[in-house]
Amino acid sequence: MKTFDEALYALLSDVQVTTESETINVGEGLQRILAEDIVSSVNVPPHDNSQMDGYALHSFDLEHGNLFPVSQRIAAGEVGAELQHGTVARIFTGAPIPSGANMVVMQEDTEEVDGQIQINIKAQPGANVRKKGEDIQQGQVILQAGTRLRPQELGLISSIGIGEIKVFKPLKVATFTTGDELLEPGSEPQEGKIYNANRYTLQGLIPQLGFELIDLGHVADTLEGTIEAMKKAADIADVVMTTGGVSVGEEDHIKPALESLGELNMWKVKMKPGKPIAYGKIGVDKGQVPFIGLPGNPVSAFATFKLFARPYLMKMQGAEQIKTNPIWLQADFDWPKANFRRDFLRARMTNKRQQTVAEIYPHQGSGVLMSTSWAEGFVVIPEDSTIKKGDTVAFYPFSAFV
Ligand SMILES: Nc1nc2c(c(=O)[nH]1)N[C@H]1C(S)=C(S)[C@@H](COP(=O)(O)OP(=O)(O)OC[C@H]3O[C@@H](n4cnc5c(N)ncnc54)[C@H](O)[C@@H]3O)O[C@H]1N2
Ligand code: MOO
Repeated sequence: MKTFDEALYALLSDVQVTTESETINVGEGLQRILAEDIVSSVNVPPHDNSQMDGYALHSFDLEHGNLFPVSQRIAAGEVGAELQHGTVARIFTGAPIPSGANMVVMQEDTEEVDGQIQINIKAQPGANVRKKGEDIQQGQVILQAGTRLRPQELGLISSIGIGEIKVFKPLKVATFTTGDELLEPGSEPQEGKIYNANRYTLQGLIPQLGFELIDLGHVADTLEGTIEAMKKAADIADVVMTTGGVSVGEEDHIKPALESLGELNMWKVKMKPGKPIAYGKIGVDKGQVPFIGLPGNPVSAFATFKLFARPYLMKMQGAEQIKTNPIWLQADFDWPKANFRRDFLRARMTNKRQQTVAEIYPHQGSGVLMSTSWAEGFVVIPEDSTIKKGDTVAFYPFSAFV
């Protein structure tokens, strides 16, 4: 059985990064991944401009007097004339500094005296002037291919006047759930059956990352049914993902189905929850399609998606930054029993006497979905380790996996 780190490394080493790209409007770019570097053809700001509403003047004039006539008015969007010596220009935030001026005095530091402007501060060359190119310089690479676009990047790209960008086409991820015990929500309860939760967790997880979900629903728990669904999924998608049926029972058809259509490259990881996660390839006419079999236990499916499927898919989608960093917190719990598998406990951050501590959900079973809803992230307990209250633990917020 591989350790968590070995398994993640093996999985990420096997990724074939997508090459298919498309051109879209910047406004549609949220969560998409750049397929090109973005180079600025302009300076931002394009000209020296005022940081305040006030008066533009030359510091030399202010060294020799403090009462000046107003010779012009420059609003944002306008271009002023050259400033006459011994005068000030009325200026507004964002308006270009006229040539001949080298500072701006904000209006609160001035008074009107007999139709002229009295300046109540000392000369300060450069004061309240935003310099041309201080944000971005012409020719600068502002973002590199592989960057995942957040709202601030959409603004940044727009700030250099680019309206269309080349991004990778969203991966198509086909999913189905397995298990004869499953009922669809909205139907009447039945003896011996439970409701399908994983299908709907995946309906959130996959689009949340910007991928295209092809939901094939629920598949009858037979080897033939599983093979048929797997083949269909591989024909229409870039990645196939399932939950359930990866354990050792004779009712677990995922592995034999995968082996009959392609290959099983990895199975079982020393982690809890999520041990029986499976990875392999499905062979279809167009080539080999990666397959990720998440375990059926709902917490295990959620955790293995966040910890394995997400980085795999993000890398495949062309993202350069897929690593998540922990927050180091004090444990507000004891974990007295060491486990040879790495534990991913569902945890929350709480403030106690000006210290942020990690609290864990009292019931950590792989079927206890309440733990994932209560929690804000995972606390990681390393293999063969125990934890005492007050020890430092690594906390990975769920939000870091979005
Ligand atoms: N003899 C062994 N049995 C099990 C082992 C083992 O090593 N030896 N591993 C256990 C672990 S750990 C896990 S995790 C589970 C995973 O098993 P499967 O992936 O084969 O999942 P199923 O057996 O299909 O289901 C497990 C559990 O989860 C429920 N389930 C499944 N799908 C859904 C769904 N879509 N929505 C809600 N709940 C679902 C299912 O009813 C079962 O209770 O295997 C252990 N067994
Ligand atoms: O690996 Mo399983 O997820 O412990 O129940």
